[in-house]
Amino acid sequence: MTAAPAPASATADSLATQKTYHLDYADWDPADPASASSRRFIASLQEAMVGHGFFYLFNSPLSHGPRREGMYDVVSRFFALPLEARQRITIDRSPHFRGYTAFGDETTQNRQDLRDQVDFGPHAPEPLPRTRDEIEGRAEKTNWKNLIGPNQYVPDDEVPGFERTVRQWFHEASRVSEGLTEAVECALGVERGRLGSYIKGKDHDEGRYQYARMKIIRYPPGQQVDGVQRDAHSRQGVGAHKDSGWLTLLSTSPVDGLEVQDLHGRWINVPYLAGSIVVNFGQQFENLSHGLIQSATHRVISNPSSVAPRYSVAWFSFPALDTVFARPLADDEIGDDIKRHYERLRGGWDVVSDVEKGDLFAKFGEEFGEVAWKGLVRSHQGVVRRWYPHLVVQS
Ligand SMILES: O=C(O)CCC(=O)C(=O)O
Ligand SMILES: [Fe+2]
Repeated sequence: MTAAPAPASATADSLATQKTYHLDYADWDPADPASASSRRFIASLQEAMVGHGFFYLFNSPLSHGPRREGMYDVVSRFFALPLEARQRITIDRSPHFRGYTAFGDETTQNRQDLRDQVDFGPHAPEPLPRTRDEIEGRAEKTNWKNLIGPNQYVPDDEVPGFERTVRQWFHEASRVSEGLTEAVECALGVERGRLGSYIKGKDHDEGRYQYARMKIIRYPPGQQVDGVQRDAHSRQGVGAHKDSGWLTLLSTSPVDGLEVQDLHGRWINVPYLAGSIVVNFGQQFENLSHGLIQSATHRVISNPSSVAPRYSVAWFSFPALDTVFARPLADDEIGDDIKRHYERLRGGWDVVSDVEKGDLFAKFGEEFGEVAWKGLVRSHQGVVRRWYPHLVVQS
């Protein structure tokens, strides 16, 4: 592979002005993929898949209306709570990596992220029963079973509707992710259900290992946040990364900061557009499709002198934890249509990215839970020290 050719012109530096990346979810009808509007949706999706791998989705149930307003009401009330109340649901209390991470406690590419957030997973009232060897860390290959367990919520008298709003968002987002996965199957030209089976998992009747994560996030302005001095030389809200999973559905407040790397490695803005969410492909799509589908490198710039905090709600679907990718999609499983898009846009050269290729690819033949586990262990060393001291990395 050679390097990318020089861009034809200094194109717009914002995804908002690139209409190819504006998709209308109302166009997509999984029951009638051959209709004119479904075909229009699939054609745009194909462009986004082989292009930036990042697109605006209008008219999804998360894009606008009372659900979005209710969520941002909960988000702003939660982050307005005193630190002590937020800390009552600290992620360090949860062996399942669920809960609040304070400002500056998370890292990306070994650098502090200037944000605070709450992590959630699928609702599960109880942790999974595990064997003694699993609990004591001798059964290394099943560490990922620890990812299943209860969430932590603040009570309704502190933030009215906190748990209900998060659970409803989770439910709607799962449906959108399933609908989009069906659209990706059409866009790739693979058999219906071929990719959906990965998110259902082997144990699909019970759905015990189906998996997704959600975060409510704040990027606060100011030199001091919750008594923590901000690194004056850093603007890293979250550092350059590719999401590790399947599909990310990202809702943001109107404050700027999100950026995506285009195919030539230039950073472009992804401002909030009313009535939309942003969707991007996780690394497992890139993995399965041999790089045909682009998992976009993105980051958030945090501005210390911004007048308002930036909020976002990120929902990440994953293959089920017990999913095993036997092999990448074979060339003859993939349709000609998407290959033509690929040749035209990217044929013969490598995408430029600040993230190492294959950073969090699931290994073929291994359960997906292994990768999900690795990603969380890397970001949340506080949880590892408290619950899994035998895994602490000595530096
Ligand atoms: O907050 C955002 O807008 C993006 C967050 C993000 O990319 C992530 O947490 O993976
Ligand atoms: Fe991300």
